[in-house]
Amino acid sequence: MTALTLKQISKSFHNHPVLHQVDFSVQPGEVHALIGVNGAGKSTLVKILSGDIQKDHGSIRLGERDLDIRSPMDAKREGISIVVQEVDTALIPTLSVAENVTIDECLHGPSFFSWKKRKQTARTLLSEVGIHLAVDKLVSSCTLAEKQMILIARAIAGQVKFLILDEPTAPLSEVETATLFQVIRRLTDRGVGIVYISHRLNEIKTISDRLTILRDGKVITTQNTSEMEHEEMIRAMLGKTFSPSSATPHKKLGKPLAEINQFHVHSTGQTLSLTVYEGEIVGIAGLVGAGKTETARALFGADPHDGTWTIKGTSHPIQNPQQAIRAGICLIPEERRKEGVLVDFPVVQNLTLPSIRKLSPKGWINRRKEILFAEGLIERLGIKTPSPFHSVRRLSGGNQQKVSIGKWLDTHSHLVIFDEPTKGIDIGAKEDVFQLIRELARQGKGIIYFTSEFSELLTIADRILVMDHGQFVSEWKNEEATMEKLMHAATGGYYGTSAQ
Ligand SMILES: Nc1ncnc2c1ncn2[C@@H]1O[C@H](COP(=O)(O)OP(=O)(O)OP(=O)(O)O)[C@@H](O)[C@H]1O
Repeated sequence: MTALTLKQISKSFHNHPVLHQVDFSVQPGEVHALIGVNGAGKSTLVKILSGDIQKDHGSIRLGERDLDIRSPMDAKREGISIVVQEVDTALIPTLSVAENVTIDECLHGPSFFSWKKRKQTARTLLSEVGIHLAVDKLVSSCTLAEKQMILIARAIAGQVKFLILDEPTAPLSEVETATLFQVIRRLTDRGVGIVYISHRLNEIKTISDRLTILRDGKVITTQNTSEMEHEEMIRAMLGKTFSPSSATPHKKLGKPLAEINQFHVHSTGQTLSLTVYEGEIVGIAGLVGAGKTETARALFGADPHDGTWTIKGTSHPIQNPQQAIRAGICLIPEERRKEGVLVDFPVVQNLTLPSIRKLSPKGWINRRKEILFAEGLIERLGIKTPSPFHSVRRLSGGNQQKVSIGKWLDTHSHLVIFDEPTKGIDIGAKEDVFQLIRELARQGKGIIYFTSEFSELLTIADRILVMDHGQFVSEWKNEEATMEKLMHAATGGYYGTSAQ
């Protein structure tokens, strides 16, 4: 069994260097974590390895043999598979789960294959990754977590020797993450080498044997994970010390701001009532599949529902997102790349779109004002972009996310709904997002914060509701809530029982 080694890899995009002489290697049977802040160059490095991007300089070797990887097929032939961050673009939504899982066999395998056998292969691969899905189901109707598992099942098909996982747990809950870790351990026992990218340092500590830290496209260090403490990792990633904010202190809330009463969400079949107060951050915790995204979309008028919002005492029937925005409600969606940004438009237009009326009161757009406005947001959010005119597609995943959040910050909204706002963003940016949410609350806006990252709610929310099967099953004030209580409620009591 031989190691996969990258030596002196350099890469520039449009004369903008993003990787500088990077050395990186992964041994068979090890989990090697690759960490760094948004835009550090992690995805670029692994995409070079998987043949999605061409390196400018350097070499890739398998043992003593030089590899010439010019396409994903070249990488596959060498047993290198990747599960990319952009889950949606990697799947074909109009095909079934079985077709997506076995797509490589379909495209590159024998011209005749049995449909029955293909479905069986898909079932076996899916059960290997710990998920039981109807294989005839269309991928378009799968949740983000299911799509992630489909991609992992596809990646482990065939003779995989090295598997690259680029933020695999971003759409997964704690429970699903634990299942994924079991899969990873089974693979490493078989001798598969794993390159693991994540912003969640707890995961890195749990699952990886070694880690490499990238900063501004350069390797800062490669070490055994057990020899590095969290604080040291963060310092190396950021290049400075970092002090996380403590839990939200108890604060006095304003008047009732936004209210739903007997609001029926068609997709979950549940009926909800909720009042959000001025300046309040209401956290809604739920595992993947608990109905959070479906509820968030219905509350924003994007999905069918019966019921109205009462905002500042006025009733608003909201049949579509446009009416929601007019009523002062905005949603920062979970699937940001698909729904939250216009990827082929520049950063400036993405950031100014919701504020366009404010920026063009006389009906024509003042470009100077527009750019200044965008530059202000770029600075406040620390968006890493060479210029405001750079297209969003060319930003790193985390920076795309910041654009999707940033565009709502200076709008005249009353209620801001966040669906998994910190997914895929680094620890420094997460802190920036918390500060921005607190700033919105200080301005008197109401916040609804849906997440499967329960610990975040203990830091940011004033009140925490737990959602299961689309229903609110428990509610606590921040100071009464604990991780155990939240997990117990979210798993229908399972977590507490199994933990005993
Ligand atoms: N196709 C592209 N064209 C131009 N620039 C790009 C392209 N892809 C990536 N970049 C730039 O390369 C840099 C590194 O991006 P990369 O996606 O590798 O970072 P990352 O460490 O994976 O970040 P994240 O944690 O946000 O996913 C970023 O500044 C990004 O804007």
